[in-house]
Amino acid sequence: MPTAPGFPARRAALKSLDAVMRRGETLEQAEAAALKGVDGPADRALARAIIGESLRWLTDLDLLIDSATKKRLPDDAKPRSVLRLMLAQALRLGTPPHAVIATCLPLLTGGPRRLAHGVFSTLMKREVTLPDVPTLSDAVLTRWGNRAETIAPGLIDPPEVDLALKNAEETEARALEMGGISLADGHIRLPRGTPIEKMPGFAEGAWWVQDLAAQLPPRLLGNGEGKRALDLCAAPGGKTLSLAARGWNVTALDISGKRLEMLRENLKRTHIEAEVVKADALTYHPAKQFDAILLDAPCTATGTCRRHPDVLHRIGPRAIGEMTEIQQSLIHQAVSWLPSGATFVYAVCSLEFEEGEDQARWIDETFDLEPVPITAEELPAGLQPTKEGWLRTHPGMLAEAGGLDGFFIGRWRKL
Ligand SMILES: C[S@@+](CC[C@H](N)C(=O)[O-])C[C@H]1O[C@@H](n2cnc3c(N)ncnc32)[C@H](O)[C@@H]1O
Repeated sequence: MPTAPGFPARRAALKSLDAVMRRGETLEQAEAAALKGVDGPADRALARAIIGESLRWLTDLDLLIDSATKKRLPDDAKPRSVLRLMLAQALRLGTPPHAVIATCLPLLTGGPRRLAHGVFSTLMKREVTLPDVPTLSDAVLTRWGNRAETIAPGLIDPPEVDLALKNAEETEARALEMGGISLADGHIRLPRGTPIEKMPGFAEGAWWVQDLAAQLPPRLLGNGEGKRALDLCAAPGGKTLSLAARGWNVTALDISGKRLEMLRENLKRTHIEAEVVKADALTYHPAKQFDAILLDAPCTATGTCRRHPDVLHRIGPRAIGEMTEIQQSLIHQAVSWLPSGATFVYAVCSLEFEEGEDQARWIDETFDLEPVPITAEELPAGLQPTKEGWLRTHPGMLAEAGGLDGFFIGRWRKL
């Protein structure tokens, strides 16, 4: 077994890429398993960077590989996977070609090793480069339509780090203290790679990490003033924290014990209180009535493609179809629990029309709910609601400030 420094990081990157591309695992699951054999934070960060860049630029890396092979390598061929990792390092991470060869070719043996060596050397001699913006796969281009062209530049690099403040009045002072920028009250953006746990306010629980887009659904319920909100599908709890910090008396419900553990830890660190319920929303019967229900529904999460570029390759019509069915069952439940006059917010971190706009139209047609249009005044500067009064965000928006995740949000009131 090769022991060259840096080899374990490459082996872990290959394992992760395989788990995502061949077994359809999420990047999170794949990395958790693959990184077990990698010691030290620097090597783990390197493995993550290699896999992230490979997935973000996969279509372009494959085009380069295909331009240098006589017979097209099958999508799941090991030499293709290794070449993707090699090119991502040389063309995105600035790793010198000799270091790439020394650490990656040992991932292969025999003929495949010679083949990968030949293809990589040919491409390096040609001094190939990547385009300015990652090319999206045909499947994604078809699904995202007109949006794709503006989303793609948002995928060039991983995103910066967004914080949500417990006390919005501290925004200016904390942004100054941490050297960040603020795009909304209670929001701070820090450069990528900031050592979060060392930032002032972390230990005392003055803020939590949450993308700007994910901060918006709870904001659209306004201030709670002690009223009751059900955060349906709540874990790991970013929106529970936001709601409670805005004065809502929150019940946070989720089916996943493991994710609820994270929610409990988040409540503890931030000294925020909420009732925590572990239950399947599809069979749950609430014992009390709520003034508002926020359904941050399970979804394909394609809106998080900057952080989780695996979704660009893993998600297809089947996953989207399965999710839309689950979302409709959850919406049915949530709406059945709403008393007259209560507010309902439906949110998904998905860029798919089926999980967002189409679901909102279905809600309009199916339930005794009146739309409560989202207004520009409620949103961070630079964001606009759609003509229907929904909010659609994607990574190409607020581009000069570093973009934001893709979310769809709609709001209604029970008649
Ligand atoms: C998009 S995530 C929620 C993120 C969370 N709102 C936050 O801001 O941190 C969707 C959640 O739905 C939960 N979930 C999926 N099916 C569920 C069900 N039938 N009942 C309750 N929770 C469910 C998952 O465990 C997952 O935590």
